Amino acid sequence: MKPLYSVAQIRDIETTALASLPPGSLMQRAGQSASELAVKLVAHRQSPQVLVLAGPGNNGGDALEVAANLGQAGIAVTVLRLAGASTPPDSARALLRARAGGVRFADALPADVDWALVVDGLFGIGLARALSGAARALACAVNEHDWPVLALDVPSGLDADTGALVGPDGVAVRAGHTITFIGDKPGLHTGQGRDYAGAVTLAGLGVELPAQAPAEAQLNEVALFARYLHPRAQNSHKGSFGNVAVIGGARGMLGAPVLAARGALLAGAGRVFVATLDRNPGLDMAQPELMFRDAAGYDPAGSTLVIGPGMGDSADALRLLHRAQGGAAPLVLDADALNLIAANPDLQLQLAQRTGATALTPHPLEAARLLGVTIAVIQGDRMAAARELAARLRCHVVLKGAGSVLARPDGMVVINPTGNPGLATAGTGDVLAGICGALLAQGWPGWEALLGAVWVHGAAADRLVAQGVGPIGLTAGELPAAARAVLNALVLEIGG
Ligand SMILES: NC(=O)C1=CN([C@@H]2O[C@H](COP(=O)(O)OP(=O)(O)OC[C@H]3O[C@@H](n4cnc5c(N)ncnc54)[C@H](OP(=O)(O)O)[C@@H]3O)[C@@H](O)[C@H]2O)[C@@H](O)CC1
Ligand SMILES: [K+]
Repeated sequence: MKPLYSVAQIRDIETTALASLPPGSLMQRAGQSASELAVKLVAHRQSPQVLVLAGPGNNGGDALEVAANLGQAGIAVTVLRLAGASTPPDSARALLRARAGGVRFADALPADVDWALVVDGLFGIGLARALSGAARALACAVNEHDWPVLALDVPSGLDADTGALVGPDGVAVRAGHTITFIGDKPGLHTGQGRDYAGAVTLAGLGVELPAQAPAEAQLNEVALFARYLHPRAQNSHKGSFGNVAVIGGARGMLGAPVLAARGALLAGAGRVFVATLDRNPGLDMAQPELMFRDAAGYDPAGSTLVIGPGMGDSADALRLLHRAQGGAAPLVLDADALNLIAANPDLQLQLAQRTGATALTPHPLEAARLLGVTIAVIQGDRMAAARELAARLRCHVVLKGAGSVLARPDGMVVINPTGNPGLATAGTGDVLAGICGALLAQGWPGWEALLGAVWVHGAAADRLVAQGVGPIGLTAGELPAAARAVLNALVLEIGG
């Protein structure tokens, strides 16, 4: 398990640990781990010069420990310190250490130095408000250059709980690496967190994490759904892998259900139907295995349903959605289905009363409509939004976007680490809905199907980017084949 702890939880864990340790030892361990990483990050540079930004609190103390260690190692270090009204005792000790070593202190950002590394120790989990004044100016100056940045604990200015920048007009230090202490934090992995934290390294500092108390969230990983990745039995037939019916495709929107259907087919569904509201095209020449039907009068009995891609908001769409929700078949609700649900309290009530597996796959705008709030509110706390949706509608939810957030009605939250900006293009959400439908049709339980689909979908995009296909110009139509490759590789690795 890869647990993610809230700031409040980290504070509790820290308090317990500090009670049994000599003063300053956690900060020294943090400084030790961070300086080891810093040394690796500058190892390729001749005579590297390192800039250490040290804030007024204990995050600044960590930074001063790093400065002292690097100075002792013979690396040229300059410290720029933003002192506060008072300095906490551990940081005061670290300041003495840094002053005693070969570390230079500057009053302002030295001009014309090409820093091999900037260590950001302005603020960590004690950030209480938006960066302003000198801290804001420093963050902006660092972001304007392409110096490598190592953030200590959390990039300064980022909310470690939510992954949002603190303040309405927030600024944060943009790091390529973040070394985070004691436990990993959700805000480093979702929303703005992925861009600002970069690659995250966890330094546990030898602190024991609570075995019983649940973490705030966890990172998605193959282990969470590995037991459903089995090799196929020789004695199988197409009926062994279930049917998926994709319902959608109003006028001009036929591509959306076709993409979902291709996603479902290449993620292993035995048979895939596409029931369209507009003129039935009869055939997908590129994927002739798909079977087309007219949505009006189509009976999807025996199929897992994916409903919503390109479906529009007509009376027919509403009727089809009402019927789909009324059945017991596993259901993936996407796109226009979500907009219809947002506008119809009856559909919301019907959804909350369903017994079959139900997955909701909103992007932030759809989630905002469902909760009756703005996108800014959703993005301001993505975990809270996903949790609220799952609880209200009693379904499994994935709030899409950088660091997709999956939530269950019981409050469990998982953040997905796979995927990249190549997915920020039309139709990729349809493919995700199709993959999820395929896993449900193959008998995966609802929660694991959503975990698996989101992980595989992101990994498919990562695979394409590694091959030079994207992120620029990656298309949704390229994802199903990549998802197929990812799934088969996983089955070979785990289940084979
Ligand atoms: N305790 C331990 O043993 C360990 C702690 N560890 C490290 O400590 C970090 C937490 O330390 P922390 O609690 O001192 O908070 P920190 O992030 O330094 O900021 C607080 C200071 O900043 C100030 N301030 C806040 N916002 C501001 C703003 N916008 N603009 C200006 N000022 C602002 C605030 O002042 P105030 O709000 O009172 O004005 C206060 O002075 C944690 O992330 C980890 O790195 C590790 O070494 C492991 C062991
Ligand atoms: K920091």
